[in-house]
Order: sequence, then C-alpha cells, then structure tokens
Amino acid sequence: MIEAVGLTKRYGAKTAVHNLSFQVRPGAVTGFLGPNGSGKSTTMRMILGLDTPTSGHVTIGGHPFRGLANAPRQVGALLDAKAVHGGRSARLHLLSLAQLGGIPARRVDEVLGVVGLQNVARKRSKGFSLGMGQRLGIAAALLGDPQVLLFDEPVNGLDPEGILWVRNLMKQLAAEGRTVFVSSHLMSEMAVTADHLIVIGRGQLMADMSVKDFISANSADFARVRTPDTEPEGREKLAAALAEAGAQVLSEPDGALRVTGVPLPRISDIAHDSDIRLWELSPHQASLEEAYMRMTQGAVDYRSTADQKAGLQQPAGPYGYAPGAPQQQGWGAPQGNPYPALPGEQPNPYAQQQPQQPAMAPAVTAAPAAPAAPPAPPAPEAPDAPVDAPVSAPADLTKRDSEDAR
Ligand SMILES: Nc1ncnc2c1ncn2[C@@H]1O[C@H](COP(=O)(O)OP(=O)(O)OP(=O)(O)O)[C@@H](O)[C@H]1O
Repeated sequence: MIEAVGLTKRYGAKTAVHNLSFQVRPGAVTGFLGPNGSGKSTTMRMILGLDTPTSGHVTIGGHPFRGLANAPRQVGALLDAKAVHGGRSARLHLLSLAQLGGIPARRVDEVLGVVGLQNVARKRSKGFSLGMGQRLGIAAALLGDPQVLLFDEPVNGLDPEGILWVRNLMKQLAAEGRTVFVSSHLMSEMAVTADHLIVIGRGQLMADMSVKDFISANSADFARVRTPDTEPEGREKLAAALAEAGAQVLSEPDGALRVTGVPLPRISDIAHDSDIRLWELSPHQASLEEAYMRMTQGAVDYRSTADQKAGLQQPAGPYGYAPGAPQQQGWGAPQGNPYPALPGEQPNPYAQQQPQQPAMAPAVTAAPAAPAAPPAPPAPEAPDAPVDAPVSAPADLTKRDSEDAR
C-alpha cells in the first residue's frame, strides 16, 4: 500500500502539491487524475523518493521508498519513457537495470516478450517511436516483478492495440493483488481500467472514491426530449408543462430539451397530456469524462482560447467565405462551460475561478445553480522555479505481448 500523509511540495514560491493525504490499496487499479500542472508527476516523484517533500511524508508498505530493501524488487515505475540512454539497445538498457537491482538476466527477455518488443530488443532505443518507448518503460517497471507499480501516463503514444494491452495489463496486475497507481488524461480509458480514483486540482485532493461513486457524485443522469423541429411552439409548451411538474429544463445545442428531476415515463405522460408529439425521448447516462470535467473545471490552469487569427483574414471570396476567418457559431453551438452545476449541487470549491458563461440556455426554468465564490489556490502563483530533480526512467516497446513467464 502507498500512503501519503500531509504531502506538500513547494518549488520556490510555487506550491505544486499541498497537504495531500491518500492511500493507494493493493488489489485495485487506482487512477490518478488532475488537470495539467495539478501535481500528479510531482506526487509520483515524491512517492519514488526522487523529490523530497517540503512537509508531510509518503510510504510504501510502511517505509519511505529510500528505506526499502531492494526497492526495484518491490516497486516498479514508469515516469518518463524518454529517460533512457538512446545509444543503448532496449535489451541492454533492461540488462543494466536488472544488474543494478540484482535481478536475473533471463528476466529481461521475459519482460521484452510481455511488452512485445522482442523483435527490436537489439535496436538502439533512440530510434524508438513514442509508443515503443512507453513499452520499454513498462518493461522496466515490470522487471523486478514488484508488488507496487506506478505508471505516469502509460498509454501516451500507444496505438489502439497497445492501449487495450495496457488496460488488460493494469487489471491483471491488480487482480494478482498488486498495488497499481496510474495517472492518465484519457477519461474513457480510466473509466474502463480504474476501480478507484484519486483526483487532484492545483495540488490539493478533490476526490478519493470509487469510479462509480465519483460519477454519481459529480453528474446527473438526464433525459433528452425532442419535439418536431417544425413545431417550435410545441417545444415551448412542453418545456412549460415539464417545469410546472417540477422538472429542470435546459436547451441543448441541437434544440432538444435536457430534462432532469422527472422520470422518463412521466415526461412521456406530460407530453401526451399536452398533446405534443415527441421525436426523441432518451435517457442519458453520465460518463466519467463528464463527471471529471464538472469537478475540475475550476481547477484548470491552462485553458485554450478561440483562435481569432487577427490580421490573417483574407478578403472574402465571391461566395462570402474568407479562408481563415472565424466562422460564425451556428444556432445553439455550445459556449462556455458545458458542465453547469447540477441542481442542488454543493458548490465545487475549485469551480469558477474564471467567469463562466452558462452553457445551455435555460429553456424555461431552473437554470443551473449559481456558482459559489472560489477559494484561493493553495499558494500564490509564481514563475516556475528551476527543476531540481531528475525524473527516473524505465523504458520499453512494440508489437505483440507474450506470456510473462515469471
Ligand atoms: N522541478 C520543478 N521545479 C519547479 N516547478 C516544478 C517542478 N516540477 C513541477 N513543477 C511545477 O509544479 C506544478 C505541478 O507539476 P506536475 O508536473 O507535477 O503536474 P502534472 O499534474 O503531472 O501535470 P501534467 O498533467 O501536465 O503532466 C506545475 O506548475 C509545474 O510547473
């Protein structure tokens, strides 16, 4: 088990991780989520003894990483797949790691097979693709057959087959009773890989719960209802009737109504009683992505803006189309925050650091709950201080995985 208690890391005036406490238990895949720059890699480096906490501590099986006897046999990690001596072959790289960790050399060929790199084992790793490098990193993590595994963005650069392979590998490792801690920005993957989630924003803990609980706590199922496009008055009438029945009704970009607070059969009955035809009445189940976006929207530090291409517009052509000119948004195009607060939702303490526009126009009633005033981030922002620690690095590569003959 990994246990962090009051973990804090400051780089000069920058607080990367603030008072973080959590446990990562064996027998499950624990996803580690958070926006860019939220402190995931810093936390992983502290777990692995590559960064020293400013305060607090983190242990693996009750000991700090540096206090573990024969750490490579107990803990495996993929932090930065590029941190490999490019002049060495994959095999040589793994052999040197095996030697350092007192691991038998024959294990190298086993893990090369597990990650599917056996055919390129003697090639220099500097010629490896991103995905091959990730595989080499995973092989290095598996080398000591450790009980605790940490993976920072393991599917980065992998092809679909590789992504599926990593998913199954994580699950298998957890099913064997190991502790598997994995960061990723791919919500669709996390949804099918992780059992438990630890979510951080601006270095602070935002959630520590099962995937299922996380989705239900941060999202609401709703019904999509569409009336015939040719009968806009029917849509307004239905929205009013639903509001009367206690529903919250919002407009979707395509003209459908997003209805919460009233079950599907009741919506159907209300439409029938109001003599309104329906073109669509469908349940919508929230995804992990939706729940995650809703929770972390206010903790995002790096947000894109529309590309105005100022000064780059060309004169309009004969049909009025100017290449490079911003296109006018169509009716109902999504704007601003697509994840409004849920009705009755507790304000997210991280939410709305920046002014947000309502995403969906209220159709008739019950606009999203007003956002709460945000708290300040843990520490004043400051230009990032110089990097003070090298990142470790396992490594590895492609094709098809074979059986691990441990
Ligand atoms: N060695 C360092 N020196 C100074 N600042 C650092 C250092 N390492 C990380 N930081 C800063 O700490 C914050 C957290 O960075 P970190 O890499 O841990 O985030 P992350 O959640 O892993 O981000 P991403 O999802 O983009 O990989 C960032 O603002 C980063 O610039």
